[in-house]
Amino acid sequence: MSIKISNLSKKFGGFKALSSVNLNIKQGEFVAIVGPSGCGKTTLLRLIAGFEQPTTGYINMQNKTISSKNKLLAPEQRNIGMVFQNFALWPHMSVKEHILFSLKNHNYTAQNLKKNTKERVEEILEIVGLKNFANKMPVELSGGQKQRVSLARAIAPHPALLLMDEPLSSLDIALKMDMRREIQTLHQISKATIIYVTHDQGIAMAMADKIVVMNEGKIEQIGKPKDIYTKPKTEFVASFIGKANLVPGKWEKFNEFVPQFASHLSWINNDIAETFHQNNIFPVRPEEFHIKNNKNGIPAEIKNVLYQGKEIHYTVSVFAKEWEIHSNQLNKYQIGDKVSLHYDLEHANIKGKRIIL
Ligand SMILES: Nc1ncnc2c1ncn2[C@@H]1O[C@H](COP(=O)(O)OP(=O)(O)OP(=O)(O)O)[C@@H](O)[C@H]1O
Repeated sequence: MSIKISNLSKKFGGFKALSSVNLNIKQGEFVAIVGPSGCGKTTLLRLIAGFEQPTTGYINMQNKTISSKNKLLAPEQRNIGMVFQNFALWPHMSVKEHILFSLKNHNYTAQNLKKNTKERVEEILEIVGLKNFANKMPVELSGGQKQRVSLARAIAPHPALLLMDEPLSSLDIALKMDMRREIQTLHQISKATIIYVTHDQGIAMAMADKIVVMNEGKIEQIGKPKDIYTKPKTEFVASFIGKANLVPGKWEKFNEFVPQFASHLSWINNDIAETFHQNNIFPVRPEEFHIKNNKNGIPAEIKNVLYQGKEIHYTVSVFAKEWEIHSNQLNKYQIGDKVSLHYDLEHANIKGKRIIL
């Protein structure tokens, strides 16, 4: 299913939860919507589902307007499946009955699935790993199992659009990885369009064709995961996705940046968005900084050390600001160590000579 969202806004009383959202989603695309709590992700999803009506703008599905100020097609009239954060299971139905109910009552279930409900229920139970729980009631299930029932119910009728709101949030890490693979496989097999709301940027990066980054009811950036990560367009996107450190300084000619705390250095990067040039900021990813014992880089002090197995995460303070650095260097620094920070693509001018560090 293809979707076009145009100039969409939503007000709750005097509060504007969404402002002028524009988004095009192609048939079969996997789109992740990420952003901090309260930025409007769920509101956008509820508008797409048909639970809320827009204040301005419209939503088209397959080139037909299904939501606007004057029109609202009911959720059951849209060919969608939904997985909610809070599962929304029916307490009086077993696992199997949830799947069956959805197969029988979804307006768009294909005839071949309706005719063979028994096989379809078995198939879905297998996919979500609940074969041994078919006759259990919701009260007898763990949070993760309930979430899988919610997923099973949504995918059983094979909807053209799957809306998922934090569908993996209550699973443990191993199950999360399993279900992540299942959803990816499901996406490949079903060719359904998926809109997936999450706080978890790791999941968004790994699964989505396209990421939509939201902040305060607006879209900050839309792009492929790699582009969002390597070419953030705003300071918000740089800090939210991949926790970039926003280094102040001065952009000189030829895309050279001189950091404020080490004016003998210059960093060259042709791929930094215009906003950063205008604001004289250079975003440096935690893994792009290297900590050294010399005095040639940006002076810093180690404030915190977190061992993460093959990486060490340092918090360092630089002239009262705190930055994050991820290092796989073997030499470990201790809290209180005075160190020097270097960026990947760095040159230094020492006594008029330009050297590469
Ligand atoms: N029915 C409502 N009435 C009034 N305000 C609402 C309503 N629904 C949402 N809001 C407000 O709109 C804003 C966006 O909420 P929304 O649930 O879309 O955020 P979110 O990005 O999904 O957050 P989270 O990640 O915490 O679930 C919030 O400030 C919320 O309080």
